[in-house]
Amino acid sequence: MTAALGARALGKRYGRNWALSGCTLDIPAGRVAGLVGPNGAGKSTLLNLAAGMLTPTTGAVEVCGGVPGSGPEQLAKVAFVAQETPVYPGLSVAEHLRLGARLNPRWDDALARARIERWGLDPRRRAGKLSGGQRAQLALTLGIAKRPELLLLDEPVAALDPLARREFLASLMEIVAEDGVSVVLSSHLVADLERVCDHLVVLVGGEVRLDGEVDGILATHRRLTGPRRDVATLPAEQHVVSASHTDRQSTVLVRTEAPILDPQWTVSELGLEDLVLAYLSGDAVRRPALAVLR
Ligand SMILES: Nc1ncnc2c1ncn2[C@@H]1O[C@H](COP(=O)(O)OP(=O)(O)OP(=O)(O)O)[C@@H](O)[C@H]1O
Repeated sequence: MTAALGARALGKRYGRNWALSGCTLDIPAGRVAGLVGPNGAGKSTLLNLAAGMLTPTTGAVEVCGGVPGSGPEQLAKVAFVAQETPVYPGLSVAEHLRLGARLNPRWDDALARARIERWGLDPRRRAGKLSGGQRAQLALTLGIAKRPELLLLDEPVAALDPLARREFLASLMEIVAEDGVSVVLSSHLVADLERVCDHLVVLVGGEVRLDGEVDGILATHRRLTGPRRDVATLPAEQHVVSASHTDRQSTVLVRTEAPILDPQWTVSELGLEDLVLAYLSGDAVRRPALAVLR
């Protein structure tokens, strides 16, 4: 099956700084993929490359089997809602929908109207007079009503209040279930991602630290607690993600396919949030031996 988003040794440099480097990943079609990473990790850069808004410095990126933004057919397949949720300030909400209908061959007007109504957006109101959250709702509506194969959302819920956030994520899930659309969304809110994503990509310092199905990620990570120990003595198949020590005790987060048989360890499962935080911590960043999970 064609990947919804695939990258091979993808890199983007601004001046001397690499915003993204050596990025190789595969997000299969039909998934809701979460893109997570600290500020400046390269999430927006990756999404802009996937949307065809930026061109790679090195490597290649592919979306829905084609080069991003490479022609009208390709453009119709992908919707991108950028982080600042750009809209036309001088146009009303209704005019945005009319523009959407004119520019997009698969435009779903009924869906667009239903969402505007559900969110209580006045069709006559100019977009420039909307609040930040309302503007995000309008931009998200335009993206969804385009009926794309792939929906790229850069921090879509950041400006929404908790109720609107929950409602938006629920409606996104409905659309995914009905339509089979692939979604890649970035967020700092791992709890939200945990609720909706079945695939996760962790970016740190412009590099992919983790790329895989959420179930597989959860199944292969364990927290080990036991008497203080040098992590260099752990078996080779236990990849250390992070470790912390007190005088007498060590807590180590490992990724491993194999069962953990050492009786000195108390082994526990961990939730996605703890796992992601361990990857984001400086400790994980400093470990060059850490292989990307695929
Ligand atoms: N137009 C630009 N010119 C120069 N540097 C840039 C530009 N855009 C991004 N960068 C740099 O590239 C790196 C990655 O930025 P990017 O916006 O992709 O990160 P991000 O993960 O989306 O961050 P955030 O969570 O803060 O939105 C950062 O170091 C940023 O300063």
